[in-house]
Amino acid sequence: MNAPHTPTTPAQSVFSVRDLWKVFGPKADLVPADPELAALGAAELRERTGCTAAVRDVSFDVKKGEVFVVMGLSGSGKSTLVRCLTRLIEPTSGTISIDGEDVLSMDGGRLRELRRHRASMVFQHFGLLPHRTVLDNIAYGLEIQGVGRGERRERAAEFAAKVGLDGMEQRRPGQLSGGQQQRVGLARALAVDPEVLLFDEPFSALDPLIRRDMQEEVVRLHREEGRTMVFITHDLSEALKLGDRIALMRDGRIVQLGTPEEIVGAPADDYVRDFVRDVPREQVLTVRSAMRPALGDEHESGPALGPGATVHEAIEAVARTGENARVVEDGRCLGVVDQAGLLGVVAGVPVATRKAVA
Ligand SMILES: Nc1ncnc2c1ncn2[C@@H]1O[C@H](COP(=O)(O)OP(=O)(O)OP(=O)(O)O)[C@@H](O)[C@H]1O
Repeated sequence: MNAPHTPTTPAQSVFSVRDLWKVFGPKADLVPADPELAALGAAELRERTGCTAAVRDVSFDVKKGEVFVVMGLSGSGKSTLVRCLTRLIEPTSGTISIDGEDVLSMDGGRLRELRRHRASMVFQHFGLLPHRTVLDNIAYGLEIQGVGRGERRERAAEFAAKVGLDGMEQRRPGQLSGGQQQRVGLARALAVDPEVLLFDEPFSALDPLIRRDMQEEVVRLHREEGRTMVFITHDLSEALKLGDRIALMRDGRIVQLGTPEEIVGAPADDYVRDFVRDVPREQVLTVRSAMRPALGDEHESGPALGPGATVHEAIEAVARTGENARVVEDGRCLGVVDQAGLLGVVAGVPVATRKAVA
């Protein structure tokens, strides 16, 4: 998410994934181990072996407190990858750890504990129990954990309020809109207080306005609680809005892993460039990408912006005042943004080829 959150230094990993493969099909485990098979494209691999490599040699860390978005087109391997994290799907090879603990060697009990307490999943189809009230649905995860009735109702009420369901506690899911049902699913996942929330395209079935509400809800919850989240989406604008970092997947591989600004400002290849072509760059890129050193007494005048301000905000400030804007951090002027720099960002002209303005 683009909003600031409590930094964790040094960056601590919650999930750590290395060389992960998930291959579906006969003798799947032979594929990652055989360099020739591992190098085959999807169609050839299927033809030669009958296998599909849904996740191919993927490595990444999910850091404590971040929103980590897994994005890609349909079939790129997002759901398979995220399901491997808690072994809802068994990986074919590679390693996964949570807080340093090896997930692949966990026994049944430990795995249940992982899924119930440490990494809960919020599904697109939220799996609400139709005959239970909103409150009892929210309390359900706590019930499974063995939390006593009084405490779980109290906690459920607290989370119902937190996600904006006050006054609806006694309704049944059938008496709620899609967005409200999704809030129940979210409250249920939050109530068990997991270390990580895993979202599998939770909002893709919602209409656009409700979807925006729910995205804002996630941003707010993240800002307030700083909870680690892994969020699957095939929607680029959702990824850019929510992600601190985005892993962009194609054919089972991560083709780029970076902040929204890195992905939009420095696409790793033509595929990514094409993917982000229509993004309004000025709303994603920050003034750092438009900045040049201050000359003469420029550091003394003009509107001041923080280094996290977007180019869009800088355009507003420059247009309003008619002056170049200063980028200021802790009272120090880091540089200046002028009209040419701002236009250069909007037009996608690389810094090196921009002409300075006198
Ligand atoms: N159980 C399975 N058996 C065989 N192939 C599978 C299985 N599950 C997924 N696949 C294949 O693995 C690839 C990745 O699927 P996955 O569902 O992870 O993609 P996705 O990016 O989440 O797609 P979507 O956005 O459509 O949900 C696809 O080619 C899919 O057909």
